[in-house]
Amino acid sequence: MKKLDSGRTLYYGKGDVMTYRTYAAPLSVGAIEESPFAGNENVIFAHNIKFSVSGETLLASFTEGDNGQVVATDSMKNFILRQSASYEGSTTEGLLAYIGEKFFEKYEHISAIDIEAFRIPFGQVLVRGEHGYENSKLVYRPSHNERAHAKLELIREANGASATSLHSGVSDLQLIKVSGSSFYGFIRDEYTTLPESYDRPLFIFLNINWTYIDHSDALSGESYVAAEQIRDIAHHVFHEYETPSIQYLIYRIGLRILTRFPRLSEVFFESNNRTWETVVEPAGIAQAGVYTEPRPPYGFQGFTVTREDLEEAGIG
Ligand SMILES: O=c1[nH]c(=O)c2[nH]c(=O)[nH]c2[nH]1
Repeated sequence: MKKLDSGRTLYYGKGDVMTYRTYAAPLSVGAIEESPFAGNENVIFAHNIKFSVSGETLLASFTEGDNGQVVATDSMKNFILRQSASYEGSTTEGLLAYIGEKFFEKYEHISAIDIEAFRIPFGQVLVRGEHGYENSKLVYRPSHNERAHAKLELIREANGASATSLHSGVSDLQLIKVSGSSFYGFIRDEYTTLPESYDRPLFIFLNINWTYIDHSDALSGESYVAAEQIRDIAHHVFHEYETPSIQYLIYRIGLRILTRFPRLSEVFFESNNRTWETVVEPAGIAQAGVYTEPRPPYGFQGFTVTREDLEEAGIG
């Protein structure tokens, strides 16, 4: 959130700038044991971008209706789209940094920029080739599963743009584990109606955000942590652990992420509990049951896992 020297918040910008860039540079990442993901050909490198600016010189546009220093948000949209064509890198974070730096170069009275993007994922389709089924390099389909996210806050400094904050993430990861999760031992008092559960079908929605110790590691190359790898770690940890709660599950996912990626300083989770409501209780493990959508309201958790946690857990 951008503030002027006076402490006043001031910003304006454009949201939902849908940017479908084709044939960006391919991304290649170092392998980890929980993920087969090795990179992305980036044939479709598409993002929904939100961009806003701040600066002392913009104050008069609010207080006096003087548009003399206003870059129209329509022009911002055009700027983002045009600059996306000349970006030579392969990551969402790199694209955001590129657009932000170019904007500072062009408009010298702008002193701060917030820029964020959700990647719009497109998956490959299988077609029959000479050696059996293979990925088409021409036909893609949008995916409605989780998507990568990044947010960068830049300020102008004497020698150029400086990143005051950079967060990378994966949003809207939705996972259901049909057996191997429990929830019991919580406070039972006059307000408690929830029965203890020793095996529940645990459905979670997850947003996972991570920060790098050194921002430059997020921009490209072998040091990059891909959202697909974080997703695959979450899959593995959920699969491996008998979880007594979502709280404990996200802590364990966080420890695993920081173990795999020493370049990250911390991981932040937002989770939702979307556990199905039981209609027909199964007779035992791996037996038929019937469930329906949970009734509102829903539960949620927020938690940061740091490298200190890793040391305390004796892993770091
Ligand atoms: O994993 C859970 N954590 C909770 O804190 C909670 N509370 C609740 O009603 N169900 C659950 N599940």
